[in-house]
Amino acid sequence: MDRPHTPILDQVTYPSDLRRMSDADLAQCADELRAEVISAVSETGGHLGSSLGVVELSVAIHAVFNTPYDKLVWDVGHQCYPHKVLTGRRDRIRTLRQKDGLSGFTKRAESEYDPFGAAHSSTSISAALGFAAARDLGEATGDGIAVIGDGSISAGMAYEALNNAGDLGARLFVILNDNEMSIAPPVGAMSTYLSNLSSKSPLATLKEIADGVASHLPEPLRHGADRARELVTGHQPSATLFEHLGFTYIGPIDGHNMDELLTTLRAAKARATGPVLIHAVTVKGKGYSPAELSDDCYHGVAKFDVATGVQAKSAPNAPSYTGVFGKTLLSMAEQDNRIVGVTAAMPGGTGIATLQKAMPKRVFDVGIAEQHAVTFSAGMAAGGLKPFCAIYSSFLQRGYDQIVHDVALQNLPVRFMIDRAGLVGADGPTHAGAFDVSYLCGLPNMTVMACADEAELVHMMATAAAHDSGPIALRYPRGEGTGVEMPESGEVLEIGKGRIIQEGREVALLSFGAHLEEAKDAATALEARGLSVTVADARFAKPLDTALIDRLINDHSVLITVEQGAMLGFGGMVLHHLAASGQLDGRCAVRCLHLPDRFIDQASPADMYADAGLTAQDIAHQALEALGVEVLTARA
Ligand SMILES: Cc1ncc(C[n+]2csc(CCOP(=O)(O)OP(=O)(O)O)c2C)c(N)n1
Ligand SMILES: CC(=O)[C@@H](O)[C@H](O)COP(=O)(O)O
Ligand SMILES: [Mg+2]
Repeated sequence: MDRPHTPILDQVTYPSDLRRMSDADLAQCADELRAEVISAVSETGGHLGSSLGVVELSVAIHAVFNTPYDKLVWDVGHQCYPHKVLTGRRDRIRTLRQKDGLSGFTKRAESEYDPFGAAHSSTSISAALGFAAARDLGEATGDGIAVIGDGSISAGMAYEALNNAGDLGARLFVILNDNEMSIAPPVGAMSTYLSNLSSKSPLATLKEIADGVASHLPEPLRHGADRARELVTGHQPSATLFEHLGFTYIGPIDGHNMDELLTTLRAAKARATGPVLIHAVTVKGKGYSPAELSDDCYHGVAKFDVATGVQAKSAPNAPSYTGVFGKTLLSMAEQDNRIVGVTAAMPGGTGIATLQKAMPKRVFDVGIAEQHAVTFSAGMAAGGLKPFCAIYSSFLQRGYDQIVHDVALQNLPVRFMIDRAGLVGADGPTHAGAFDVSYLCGLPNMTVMACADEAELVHMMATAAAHDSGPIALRYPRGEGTGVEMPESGEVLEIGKGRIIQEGREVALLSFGAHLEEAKDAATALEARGLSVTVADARFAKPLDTALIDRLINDHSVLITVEQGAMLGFGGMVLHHLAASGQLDGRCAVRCLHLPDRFIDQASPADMYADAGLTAQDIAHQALEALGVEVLTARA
């Protein structure tokens, strides 16, 4: 009878505890760690599939390398839950992605074992090389180790780093975590290359062929076959792409076989004098059948029942902006064959999958390559198509120069569909769509819209489709709409024109985007104090509806603008107009409400907006303060 297992994971607080263990105990530790991650994420939700894919890797890397002196950099960092359990954060792992809890990604401020933060992909090799360069110039730091996925290594930035690392020749460890999945199934020639590389080592394949042929030949010919086999098996496999770039390539190895991992990492650590790429083949969702069997390997899950894998998802109160976008894009594409969709490895998240399923030839998934996605869209626009380039606000930051240099400067009619605009909740500051209005409004030729609800989204998509005179951007938030009545189809809006929602006299609340509901609620609170309030929806940050703004500032004592974005966005545009036209003369008190000049940690979107001072009550208080009304009485 097997002796009852003594729990191993309970003996681990930090990686130094792992380094005292036998290889067998490390393997058991990994099994227990997997169970712990499944249990924790069933309570918190999060990126389960990726984390389960690196359980053995996390144990082996921390057991072999001297972290935190050696710098372990996780690419994206969404797979870091096992790493966090092993590095002194097991007691907080069930606070993951929650207000005042652990970040869902690696974060320098959280632990010395997180030497470099992440969340946007493909940065790990650059960062790890930076640590290696610091070491080689005498800084007190050890090896740089980057763990990067097959999806993330498809991004241009990863090649920039590989190219530089191969040239520098610094001792560096890149562990390619190849689970043949991105969020969706991986795309691109690189993915195909890696699949070939990871399926079998070329030598093994060739040897099998040679053996197979020789065994069927008559004796005299078999000698010739033996000679052929010598040639074949003696044949050096062609160098991999990574070796051509100056790396020592080791692999493919089984990323779940603890012995193989430990042997390989120990040997590489002992012998490496330059950059080494270790190709580990893993399974996304490994060890949890609901994840392994699901289409997306449980990439991002809600809380779930461990026994069944069933996720706790509440019924939506209204359609999601993403869902409305996907359906509307399909219906517009059915009417206009010049409409195409472009996504950077996020067909599901952006909703472009709806068009992709119906018209696969009209959708281009370029992989994690936002820079390419933008300029590719620009080329298609120049070629006469109507590209709807759908990229989350924070990820679009990756393609900013392409927006400036390839789109705006050439005035090409690319339609930027910017989802996850504003605060997104559990993904925290790295994924906050805070800056798109600020970074787009300064660009000549650019038109910038934000929809107040899902019906407005439909109208603004129709407006974008009709806008052939230059680039146009439409931003909308993560999650559900307001439940507003939906139009049969979109009507083309007049560019640069806002709309009055309700007329008043004393206070004007001018909303840009999906904070209109909060503005309406603030108006109700102000009316309860006997004030007369105008509420307007700007619809456009560029070009501004200056006639509307001039009217609001002339007819009211207070003008409050509100937006789900950082300073120098919509409010900045309004203040610039008022200052340039000499209207900031104090007759009307102007206050622009926006996200604060700091990053806001993860929480629910409502809690994050409260932290940002953007609730309906905050808006009302700002108006009262601007009127000189004692806010304390207002709170009573
Ligand atoms: C710049 C950027 N674009 C898109 C994303 C969204 N994203 C997060 S993880 C992921 C797929 C990563 O695939 P891979 O590197 O293979 O890791 P795995 O999830 O398979 O472990 C994507 C597209 C991102 N985090 N950063
Ligand atoms: C890790 C990553 O960057 C993505 O998985 C992101 O978390 C998706 O965000 P949504 O959940 O808003 O689609
Ligand atoms: Mg992958």
